[in-house]
This record gives sequence, C-alpha cells and structure tokens, in this order.
Amino acid sequence: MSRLVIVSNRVALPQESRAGGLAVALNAALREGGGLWFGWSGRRMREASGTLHEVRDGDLRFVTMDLSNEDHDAYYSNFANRSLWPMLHFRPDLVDYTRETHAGYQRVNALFAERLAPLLREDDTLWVHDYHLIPLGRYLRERGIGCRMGFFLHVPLPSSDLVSALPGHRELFGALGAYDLVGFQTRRDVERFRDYVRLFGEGHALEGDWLANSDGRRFRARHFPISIDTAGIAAQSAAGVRRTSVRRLRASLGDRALAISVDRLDYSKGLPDRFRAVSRLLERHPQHRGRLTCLQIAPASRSDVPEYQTLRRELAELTGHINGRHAEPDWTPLRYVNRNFSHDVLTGYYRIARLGLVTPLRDGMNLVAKEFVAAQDPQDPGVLVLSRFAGAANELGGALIVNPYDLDGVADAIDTGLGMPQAERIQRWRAMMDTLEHHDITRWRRSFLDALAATDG
Ligand SMILES: O=P(O)(O)OC[C@H]1O[C@H](O[C@H]2O[C@H](CO)[C@@H](O)[C@H](O)[C@H]2O)[C@H](O)[C@@H](O)[C@@H]1O
Ligand SMILES: O=c1ccn([C@@H]2O[C@H](COP(=O)(O)OP(=O)(O)O)[C@@H](O)[C@H]2O)c(=O)[nH]1
Repeated sequence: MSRLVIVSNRVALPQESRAGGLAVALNAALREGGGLWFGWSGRRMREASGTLHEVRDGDLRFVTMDLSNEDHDAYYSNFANRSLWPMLHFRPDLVDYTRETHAGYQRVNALFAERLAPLLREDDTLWVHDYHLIPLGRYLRERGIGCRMGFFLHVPLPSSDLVSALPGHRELFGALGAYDLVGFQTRRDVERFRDYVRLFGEGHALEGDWLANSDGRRFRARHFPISIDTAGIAAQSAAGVRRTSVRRLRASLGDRALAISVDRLDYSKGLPDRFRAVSRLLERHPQHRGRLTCLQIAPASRSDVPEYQTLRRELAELTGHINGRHAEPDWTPLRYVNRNFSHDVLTGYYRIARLGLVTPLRDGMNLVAKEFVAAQDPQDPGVLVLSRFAGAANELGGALIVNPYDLDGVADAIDTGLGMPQAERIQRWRAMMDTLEHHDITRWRRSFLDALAATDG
C-alpha cells in the first residue's frame, strides 16, 4: 500500500491542542492510516530557514521545518494571511499585496519542496493542504517528483473577478495544474474554479470533473466536504458534561439558557455582526433579557497581522458597549473569552448549550458547526443557527439557516431556536446527525484518497 504523506503549514504534533479545523481534521485522518506529516515547526528563528525536526508517534512520523523571522513574515503573516486569505474570503478591501511578500511566499514554497523531496518515495501518495502551499506541487514536479499528488483547499474560492484582481494570479493558480486531483469544500467552489480556468487560467476545463493544465496534462477538480470524528465527539461530549469545568459553567448559568459560539478571532467569522445580532435580539425580543447567556470563545489568531489586531480591539470595545447597555447587576448577556480550550471541554460546553450560534461571513466549512451537532444529547438536543455562507450549510439543512448580514433575521432565528419545541429539535438534529454519521472524517479522507488513486497519475 502506498504511504500517505501529508503536507500543511500547520502540523498538530502529538499532545498539541490548538484552535484550527485543518490541524484537527488532518490529525484524525492521519491517525487512521499512519504515514508522514510535513510542515512548519511553529518556530520562527533569527537564523536561516530550513532546519528539520522529527518526532515519531507509533506509525506516524512528523517532520517539521523552522522558518526565519523574515520568511515567516513574508510567507505566512503577509502573503498567505494579508493577500490570499482576505481575497479568498471575499474581502478585496482588506488585501494588502506587495511583490516582496509574494516572492517570500514563493521562496518558502520552494524551500518546502527542497527539504521534502529527499524524504519522498516514488510510490508515495502526497496530499498538500491549503492556500499556504498552492505552488508546492509545481516546485516538487520541477525536482522530478513523479508520485501521485493531491491538493485540498480548505477555504472558499471566490469568483474569477476577485481572484483575477490578485497580481500574479495566473502563475499562482495555474500551479494547481501540477496536482493530479484538486479538492474543494463545496460544489460552488469547484464551479468557480472551472470558471476561473476557462476565463483566466493556464489550461482549460474538459468534460466531467476533468481539466487540462498548460502542458495539456489532465487533472481533476471535485468537492470533498471535510467532516469530523462524529462518533468520537458524541462520546467525548457525553463524558465531557461530568468535567469540573463544564459543571462550573452550568452552575454559573443558573436557570438561564446558554448560546455558544467558538471561533478563532478572525474577521471572516463575523463576530462583530454576531454581537450586534445578540443586542438586536434583546431589543426585538425583550423576554430573553436576563434569561439568556451568550458565550463567545475566541482564541487569538494570527496576532502579528494588523487586521486581526484591529478586530481584537473592536470586539473588546463592542462587548463592553453591548454589556454596558443591556446588563443588569446580576446578569450580563455576553461572555467573551480569548482563550483556547481543549476538545474535551468544548464538546461538554456544546452539550449543555441550548443554541449553537455559528454565523461566519465566509467560511470554507466550519467544523465547529458539525462538532456542535455531534455533541448534542439525542433526547434533548440544542438548536444550530448557521450562516448560509459557511460551507457546512450545504449539509446541515436541519439548522436554522441565516444571512449573517441580516441582524434582524439572526435575532429572530435565535428567538425561534430558543422557543423550539423538543419534537422539532429532535427531528432537525436527527437529520443533521444522520448526515454526519454517514459523512465523517474517515469518509472524507477515503473519498479524497480513493479519487486520487483513480486519477491517471
Ligand atoms: O493555522 P492558522 O493560521 O492558525 O489558522 C487555522 C486554520 O484556519 C483555516 O481553517 C480552514 O480549514 C477548516 C478545515 O477544513 C475549515 O473548516 C475552515 O472553514 C477553514 O477556515 C485555514 O484554512 C487553515 O489552513 C488553518 O490552519
Ligand atoms: O478554543 C478552541 C477553539 C476552537 N478549537 C477547534 O478549532 C477548530 C476550528 O475549526 P473551524 O473549521 O470551525 O474553523 P477554522 O479555525 O479552521 O477556520 C474546531 O475543531 C474547534 O473545535 C479548539 O480546539 N479550541
């Protein structure tokens, strides 16, 4: 059997727990079959990039690479997260592009290829992840690596008009033609990719899910919605409610209902609009005053990036403003926590919540939405309020689907969710849980790798 080699910027080393769906999902996927995981070490050094570290855990091998401060700054904090991330999340107004940081991104991708190539075998299956590493496949091919290569984009792909506004887009997105299979989260992302290839791309779209790159070499593009370890999370949450931290949260609520949100502190997640929607709820539906506690867990993310610093300041101010306006001496509507929690605790929190509030402005998938569903008590499940702009909305039709820009609509959905009869809650939850039980992380991994194995190579 071919060895699986996963490459991603973020690697979840054994015993490491941090926010971010990619690392959570790949960890679950790799543990199933063993293999090698290659990526950034998480260390920024004063000296040059490229030092490798290795950790073994059973039949898993983790090889990570240090980056210099300068490379990390150009590749991750700037080009990946100030040029690509905002563009891919439909925010051209936030794109900050320079040729220098673009060159740094290409340089780090070339270095990934240089360090990874000697570790590869001819019959490996290589699976590259996300917008940090789009050109890696092309650099590896230039080094003569001929093994099967797949790429998965965890974030959305916007329309060609937006993509084509990024300087150098042809070279960057044309590099996807070096892979044998390119995976996206949703069908719409695939459609937009095919449109892009047709209108601007190096290469052309063929019949079915086939495309041809600029050399005429054929590759495929399909959607593979990422998922979670559904059974594992259900079991974890049932046990989680007995944890001290979960019991303490429940005790602190008294007889108030809990609405929970869990997001990296990122502008794509729509936190300011969500907080305003909670404020709107208390105006439109005053019966919830003193009866509802909204808990927002928002671990800091990409703190070197100015847009994230601005958002953090904005949210601190907005929380103070909303609580100052609505709170009573014995009640505050919003609890806002900038800390990272382990899955054991989070799943217990989800289970005692009456409502999961997941309202990103754009999100590739949003695993929190799926985790919230999997963590519910089957006899007394909570309700999910979910943005139509999260990839997860395509599969979780049992949620109350909202437009996060429509604050009145979000407020009304919260009200509907809090008042929903038990029979309807069970019916909606069962439909979503059936989907997640059928389509879990194992199935995601297998369907991608089976499709990759079925390409010409
Ligand atoms: O690595 P960071 O910069 O700390 O960011 C964390 C991850 O955020 C993004 O996650 C995406 O992948 C999820 C799983 O497919 C998906 O559910 C979510 O919608 C995406 O936003 C990013 O794409 C990852 O590369 C980061 O590691
Ligand atoms: O304090 C936290 C906050 C989030 N997460 C996890 O981080 C992932 C977030 O993934 P999602 O797809 O929702 O968004 P992303 O952060 O990848 O954009 C989920 O598995 C969360 O359970 C976590 O472990 N601890």
